[in-house]
Amino acid sequence: MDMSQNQPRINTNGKVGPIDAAQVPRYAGAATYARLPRLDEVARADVAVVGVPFDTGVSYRPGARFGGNHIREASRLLRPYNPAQDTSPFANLQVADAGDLAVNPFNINEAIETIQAGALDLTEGGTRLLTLGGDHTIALPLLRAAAERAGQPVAMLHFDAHLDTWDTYFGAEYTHGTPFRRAVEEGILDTEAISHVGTRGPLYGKKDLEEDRRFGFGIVTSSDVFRQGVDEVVAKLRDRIGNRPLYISVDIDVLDPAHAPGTGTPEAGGITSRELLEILRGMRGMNLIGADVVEVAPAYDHADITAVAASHVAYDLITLMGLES
Ligand SMILES: N=C(N)NCCCC(=O)O
Ligand SMILES: [Zn+2]
Ligand SMILES: [Zn+2]
Repeated sequence: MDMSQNQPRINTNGKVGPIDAAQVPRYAGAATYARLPRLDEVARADVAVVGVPFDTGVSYRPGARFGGNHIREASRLLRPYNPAQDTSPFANLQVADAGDLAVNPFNINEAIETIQAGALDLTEGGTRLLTLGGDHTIALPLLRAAAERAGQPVAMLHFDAHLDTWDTYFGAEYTHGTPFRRAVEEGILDTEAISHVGTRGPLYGKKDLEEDRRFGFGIVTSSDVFRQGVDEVVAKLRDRIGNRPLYISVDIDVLDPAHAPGTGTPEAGGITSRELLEILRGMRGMNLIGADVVEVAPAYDHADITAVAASHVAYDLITLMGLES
C-alpha cells in the first residue's frame, strides 16, 4: 500500500481528519501530529501544528530540539472524539501538520527571526498555531507574531515550574530562562492579564519574585493548585483573562518529574497531568489565539511518559481553539 497518499481518513464536516486507525494500524507510516494531514495536503488550515526543533537556549540539559517529533510519535494513539469537552476537535476545525521550521542551531538571534517570520507566514489568512518545541526561548518570537496578528498585546497563561522572567545568562538576553521578561519589555503582553501557573522550586533570590510581580505577573504556584484545587484556580485565571486574545505557553516541566521526566530542567513537587488537563479544559470559551508546548527532551524520557502527556496537552489546546463560548 502507498503509505503517503490517499490514506483512509476520518473526514467530518468537510474537514480532512486523521488516518483511520481501524483501517491502517496507528503505528504504521510516517508520523504527523495525531495522524492528521500535512499542511500541503489540505486547501487551508484553521490550525497548523508546527515543530520548532531548537534548543540552543537551554541552561542545563539539552535535547528539546527532538521534542516535536517525539510528541508526534506519541500522538498516534489520540482518537477523534474528546469526551472531556464532548466534541471532536478535528471535525470543528481543519487541523494540519505544517512540519518543522528550519532553524539555525548556531545563531540564536537568527533562529528567533526565522521563528517569528515562520509564525507570521503560517498564520496568514487567519490560521492559528499550535507549536511543538523546542526550548522555551521560542515563545518570544511566537508571542511577537501572535501580538502582531492580534493587533494588540496579548493575555498569556504560562504553565511552567519556572518564571522565565530572568534577565540574562552569561550575558545572553535570549535564552529559555528569559523570554517573558523580553516580552514584557517589548510591550507585546497585556500585563493586566498574564499569569504563571505551576511555579515552584528554588530561585536565585527573592528579587526574582519581586521583579516578576513588577512586570505584572500573577502567580498560581504548584502548591496553590494542590491547596485551592482546580476549580478555584480556573475561576481566578478566567477572571483575569476576560475576553482578551489569549496565548497559552506550556512548558512541560510544569508537570512533576513523575509525569514528565523527559525535560531539561526538572523540579520536584509539580502538578499532575490530570490537573494540567483539567485547568486547560476550564479555559473553554476563552479567545485562544495560539499556544505552544515546549521543553520535551526525549533523551531523558522513559516509556514516552512525557511525550504522551505533551500529545494530550496539545490535543486539549486544539480542542479549546474549536470551542467558541
Ligand atoms: N524554561 C525552562 N524550562 N527552564 C528555565 C531554567 C532557567 C535556569 O536554569 O535557571
Ligand atoms: Zn520550565
Ligand atoms: Zn520555561
